[in-house]
Amino acid sequence: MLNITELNTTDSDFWTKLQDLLAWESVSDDAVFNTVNGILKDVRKRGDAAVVEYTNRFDRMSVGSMTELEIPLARLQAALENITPEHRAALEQAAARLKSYAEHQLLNSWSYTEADGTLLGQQVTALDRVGLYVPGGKAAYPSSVLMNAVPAKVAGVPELIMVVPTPDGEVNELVLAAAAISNVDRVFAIGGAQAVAALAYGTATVPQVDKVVGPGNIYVATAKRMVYGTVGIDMIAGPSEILVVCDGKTNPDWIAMDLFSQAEHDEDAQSILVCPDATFIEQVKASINRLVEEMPRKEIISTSLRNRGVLIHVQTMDEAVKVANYIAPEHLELSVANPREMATQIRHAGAIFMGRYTAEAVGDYCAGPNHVLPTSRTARFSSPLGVYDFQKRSSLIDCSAEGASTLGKIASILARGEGLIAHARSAEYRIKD
Ligand SMILES: NC(=O)c1ccc[n+]([C@@H]2O[C@H](COP(=O)([O-])OP(=O)(O)OC[C@H]3O[C@@H](n4cnc5c(N)ncnc54)[C@H](O)[C@@H]3O)[C@@H](O)[C@H]2O)c1
Ligand SMILES: N[C@H](CO)Cc1c[nH]c[nH+]1
Ligand SMILES: [Zn+2]
Repeated sequence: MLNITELNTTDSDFWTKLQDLLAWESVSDDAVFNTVNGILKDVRKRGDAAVVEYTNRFDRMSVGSMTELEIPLARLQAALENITPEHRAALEQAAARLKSYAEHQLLNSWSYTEADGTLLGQQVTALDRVGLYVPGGKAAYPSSVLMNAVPAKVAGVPELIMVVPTPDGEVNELVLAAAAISNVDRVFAIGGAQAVAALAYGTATVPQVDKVVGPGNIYVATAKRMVYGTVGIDMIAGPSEILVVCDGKTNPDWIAMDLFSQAEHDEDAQSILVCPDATFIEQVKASINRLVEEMPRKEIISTSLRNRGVLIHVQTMDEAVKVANYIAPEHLELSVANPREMATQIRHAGAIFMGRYTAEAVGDYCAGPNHVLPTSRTARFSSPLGVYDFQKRSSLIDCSAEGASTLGKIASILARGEGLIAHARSAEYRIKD
């Protein structure tokens, strides 16, 4: 019998208990921080040698040099040619759907001209070189190759450097085939904090990138957090999460399996059910206990549900919405009669899956939206990985002589108000007599 935390919004300490279960600190502690900090510093100092050592240690490999960890493009192409036609078709279909969706996100440059001839606008450009983190510790993620690379390509990033751990030296053929389909430029069989560090700081072999994107476990998420500023990052896309809001009228087996679908990623993953019907919560518990026995990843699912899972009894559906908005989950399933109406009340979620027929799992692979999503309540201020993450904006200002004179007068007054006389005089030179 799995012991999953149960909370009721009528409990006097409900919000405190919920906060504790959601906290970043519940999956990360000083030990993780110190380990990652040490790895980042060491890779920065010793480059390839440190990356090789950490890879041998954490991924149980025995390579002698970094060059052994680069996977040649010909090897990716060979994988694409050797996988089954079903696998190839599924990867290509998923890639095509992601591309169609991503094309809607493309930002374009814009400008307008004022009456005196002054032009103002915004010029959008793609990043030069991006690092794609593809997880690979406890499962292989060909889908994450596509999710990272497709929007980058749509944005027009010229150079994509992919990293993926290959524990025990086992390379996943679908991951390589997905990399071939996505036209990534270089692939290194490295993972964890050492891979993030190699991308962020560059080594003799791994080129330094401008931004590191992609999901990963707590070590990867912590490393991305810490290299931010040296490079850009997309978001904190850490251990997976699902929150299911159910009105009690969906098949409880479906809900149990939806909760498992994220719990099976990682012991640190988090699955939450929010429901106003106490009897239904009991039915889902029964389904969980029966179905978990059939799961190949039973141990990971059980640990995740036991340590981080929560079954929340709310009093009303309005309260369910309030709880969901507070949690700001990576994935929110609205398994209710009126999902589209309820979705209008959702303000914080990485992705919203509407209706009893929309399993979160289709979003993980092929619906079209990206599966790289903010976790640990960061959906309050972060968005799904998208084309916009691979683009940046420069402001454009082109003053006409008349515009320079008009704006120069305003700037002069404000600059003198700030006591910045060079600013004032620079603007004043352009004021017409
Ligand atoms: N939020 C998202 O968008 C999203 C999408 C897909 C997957 N995920 C998550 O990505 C994660 C994938 O995790 P994973 O472990 O399978 O692969 P991973 O590639 O993220 O992590 C594996 C690496 O972690 C490092 N590591 C493991 N134990 C360590 C230790 N004790 N000390 C130092 N480093 C250590 C190793 O370097 C190893 O190569 C899961 O948590 C999954 O839920 C999130
Ligand atoms: N659920 C993950 C995002 O949290 C994505 C994924 C990939 N493969 C299966 N699932
Ligand atoms: Zn998943």
